[in-house]
Amino acid sequence: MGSMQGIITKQGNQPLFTFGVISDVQYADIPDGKSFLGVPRYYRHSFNVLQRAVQKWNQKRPTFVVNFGDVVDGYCPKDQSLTAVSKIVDEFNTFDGHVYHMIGNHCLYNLPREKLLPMLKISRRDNLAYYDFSPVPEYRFVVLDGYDISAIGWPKDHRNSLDAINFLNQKNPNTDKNNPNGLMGLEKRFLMFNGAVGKAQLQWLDHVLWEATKSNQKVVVCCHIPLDPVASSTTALLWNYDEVMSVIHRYDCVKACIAGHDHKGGHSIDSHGVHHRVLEAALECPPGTDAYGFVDVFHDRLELNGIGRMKSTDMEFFL
Ligand SMILES: Nc1ccn([C@@H]2O[C@H](COP(=O)(O)O)[C@@H](O)[C@H]2O)c(=O)n1
Ligand SMILES: O=P(O)(O)OC[C@H](O)CO
Repeated sequence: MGSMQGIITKQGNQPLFTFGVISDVQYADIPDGKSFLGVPRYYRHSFNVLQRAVQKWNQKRPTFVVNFGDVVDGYCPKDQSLTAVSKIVDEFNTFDGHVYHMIGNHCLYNLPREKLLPMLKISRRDNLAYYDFSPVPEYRFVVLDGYDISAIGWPKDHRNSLDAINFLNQKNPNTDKNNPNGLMGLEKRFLMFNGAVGKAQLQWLDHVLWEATKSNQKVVVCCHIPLDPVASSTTALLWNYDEVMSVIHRYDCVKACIAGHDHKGGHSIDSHGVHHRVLEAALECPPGTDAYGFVDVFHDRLELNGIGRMKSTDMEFFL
């Protein structure tokens, strides 16, 4: 009986599916360096982290992988951008399954959208980079484009670029628009390395969540830029995280929002019971260490099994 119970419990603990995660590889063929605030960055070693991640994913065979953006670093010499992005994408392609990519600021420092998106197999009209997919009927994944309204990645005369520059000029008085000096509290997010989800994307999100609710689906929202001030440094937040969250909070279907960008990582549960998990960066792994993971998906929770510097997190659903 004891062993019967054991078997029953174990079967009940089988995930519906598992997906792999990694963020901020920020590869470049340049010597180790530091962030502006002095945190070490290992630009070449991050490729080894990705290699080990793919190796483990191929052993354990998650259903798919999500890459949370910033595949190459802004310091990558620009005549090497294409080679560096190709090298990373080729490595992801050795995973024996589908890899869902999203764009980050560092990707856009290297290549314009029209070059980058086909390489990342993000194919939408007008170089837009948001999409959704449903790996099983019970779940839907939404991938947001946090650099929809952005001063990076669009041609200089593009409406979204002009709107972003105008917005930054209003919100950030510093000459270096990445400098948060003088900004107070949540205003510190108004930096050029962040961006916003535009109006059309917000309407699309609302529609996807309405459909998911109608179909009784649970939703996981993925975005390079974090959406919750408790899970993330203020300087790394999406400009209009509040607008995005108010769309998300209209419905009960979103169970977790997962992001990258704020390299130290974080976790919070917001006022509506939505989990926010910011993933630790591959770039900041000292040689020989790792940061990637496997997320087991159940009816009532997500379990992130982190490898190395990526912390494990149980995300139980409230509703
Ligand atoms: N406190 C800060 C942080 C950053 N900056 C500016 O942002 C650029 C990128 O920062 P990283 O953390 O990615 O190195 C940096 O070069 C600075 O221009 C800042 O001014 N103050
Ligand atoms: O995208 P990065 O590497 O410039 O870093 C962004 C910071 O993590 C925001 O705090």
